Amino acid sequence: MTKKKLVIASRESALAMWQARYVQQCLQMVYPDLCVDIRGMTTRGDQILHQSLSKIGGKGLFIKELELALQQEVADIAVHSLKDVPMQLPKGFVLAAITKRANPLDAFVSHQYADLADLPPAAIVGTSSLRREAQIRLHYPHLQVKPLRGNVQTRLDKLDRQEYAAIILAAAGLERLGLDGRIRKILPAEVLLPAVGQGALAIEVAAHRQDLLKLLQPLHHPVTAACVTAERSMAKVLGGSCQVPLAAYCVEKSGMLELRGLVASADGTTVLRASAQACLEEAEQLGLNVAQQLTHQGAQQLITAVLSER
Ligand SMILES: NCc1[nH]cc(CCC(=O)O)c1CC(=O)O
Repeated sequence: MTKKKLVIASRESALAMWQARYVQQCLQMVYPDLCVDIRGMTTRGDQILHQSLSKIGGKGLFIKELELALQQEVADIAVHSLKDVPMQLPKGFVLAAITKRANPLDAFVSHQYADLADLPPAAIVGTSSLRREAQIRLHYPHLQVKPLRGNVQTRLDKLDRQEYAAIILAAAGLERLGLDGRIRKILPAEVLLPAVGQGALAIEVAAHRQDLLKLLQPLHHPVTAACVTAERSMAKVLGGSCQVPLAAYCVEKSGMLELRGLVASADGTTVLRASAQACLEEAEQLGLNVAQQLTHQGAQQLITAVLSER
């Protein structure tokens, strides 16, 4: 009898490959007889590095090629950073499993300085995320924010070439790549509310592959799934994408979910915040609730204004 085989589609960046290997190892732990291969592929998002992501069309760019591989059955599953997965998946695809969340927070990385608060006036902070930019400008209006794109190592190289006094990266990405030694400070959610889904991995399959849902079940982490469901349902209502400064962070505490949401203007002068609690079973509703509060504060107008400026 031939061994059963499963193919993982992954982007080729070091972080994506680490994540694919992580899922490969988890699967092999649960199914020692399963043969799991990784198929690396380049996406349009990886190729276009000179323009800001929010201008070239956002998140979908990083996952389209992988979805094509699933559709053509060149691969069985695709592993993504959940943060890079659009709120609305294209028809015919589902997220079959969400893995246990790693560090969801952002990290401050700098040679000279230990914290955002230590940066002198006009110091240059690198990030291309509107969410990070707006919150930095809110708390530290004396700093300059300059675009910074590329994979994690490229961004660190640019910091090392002294193009920036500091940069902000997701803690999870640095930790996965063994680069946590570069973290000077984990930025608390009060200063920098993280991105929807940050720190969690999503395993995507073609919707007709029902067989895979059961296979992937052991990798699914229900508490993480409830948290990110709340975050994603909030973002979906608000039309969230990386084109608008939007943040959402949900934690579970003694069986209850607590969701905090934020929508801002790019310059950080207007920041709307809302929060609510619900039980795990009502994650979706919790997201709607927080989205509704933000809408009442004028989130839609803010988002429309941000989008029309671009
Ligand atoms: N935008 C790219 C991206 N997508 C996921 C991560 C980090 C890992 C994660 O959030 O799970 C990163 C790098 C970063 O933002 O620093």
